[in-house]
Amino acid sequence: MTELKKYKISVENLAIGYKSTVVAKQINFSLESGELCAMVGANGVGKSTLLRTLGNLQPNLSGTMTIDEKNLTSYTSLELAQKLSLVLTEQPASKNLTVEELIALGRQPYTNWIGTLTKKDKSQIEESLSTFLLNDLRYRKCHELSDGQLQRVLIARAMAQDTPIIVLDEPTTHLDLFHKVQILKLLQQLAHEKRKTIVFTTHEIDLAIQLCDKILILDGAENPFGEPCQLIEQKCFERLFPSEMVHFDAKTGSFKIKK
Ligand SMILES: Nc1ncnc2c1ncn2[C@@H]1O[C@H](COP(=O)(O)OP(=O)(O)OP(=O)(O)O)[C@@H](O)[C@H]1O
Repeated sequence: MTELKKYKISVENLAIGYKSTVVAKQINFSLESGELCAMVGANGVGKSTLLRTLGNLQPNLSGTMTIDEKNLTSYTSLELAQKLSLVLTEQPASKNLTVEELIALGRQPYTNWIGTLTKKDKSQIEESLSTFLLNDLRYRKCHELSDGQLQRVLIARAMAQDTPIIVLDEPTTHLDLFHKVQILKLLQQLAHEKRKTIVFTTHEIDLAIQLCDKILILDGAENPFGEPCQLIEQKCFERLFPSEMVHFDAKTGSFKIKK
């Protein structure tokens, strides 16, 4: 008898958008614990809208989304905050806090109403600081950090929140190649070593192909999902951009400019 796979998060026939405007439809994917997944696609195709829908910040138009086989919309806010953490690009309100204070905020779903930190909260904060190489920056104000350092702090806060699922909107924007790779490798480590399910949007398709276990391609039509090598074999990346400008080189797993 074959055992049914237990998916951490599963999305079936999902349509997303705003009121009467459908931004994307027929979105299907399922992820297990320990998987790192990128969502890629052209500007405006609906990546951020999908992340906001998964974070329950906006309603879906149709279809189902489940976490641990329970409908995502039937979780209370507190229950969802213990299942899924969301890392969005712009979070200026918290920039006056120190690195340590901002990471401590990740413990909010577990602390009492005055926010007293227990031994477990403190050890989770310490672990997040050291995993994301932030020990030397712990007393620095967040507005004094570089983009790459701030991005590490925001992900460390999600790690402190200690949810099985972490969802991030473009965690590598504004970063140089070294820091893009550093962030993605830290996410990969978090997924593989701590068995987190991590989903992020990105325009770095070549890096995602090298580092991710799964990729969802939002192409405005079939939205293929699978392992990077399967998607390359099925020529799914070729359809992503107009072919007169760029073409996908399956040998190197990257896009080349048409001369
Ligand atoms: N609040 C909103 N109300 C109505 N339409 C919106 C709203 N926010 C975004 N949109 C539209 O939804 C579509 C998808 O936008 P979204 O930001 O999800 O795309 P994206 O794939 O993340 O793009 P990018 O790669 O440029 O970040 C766009 O056409 C956008 O104009």
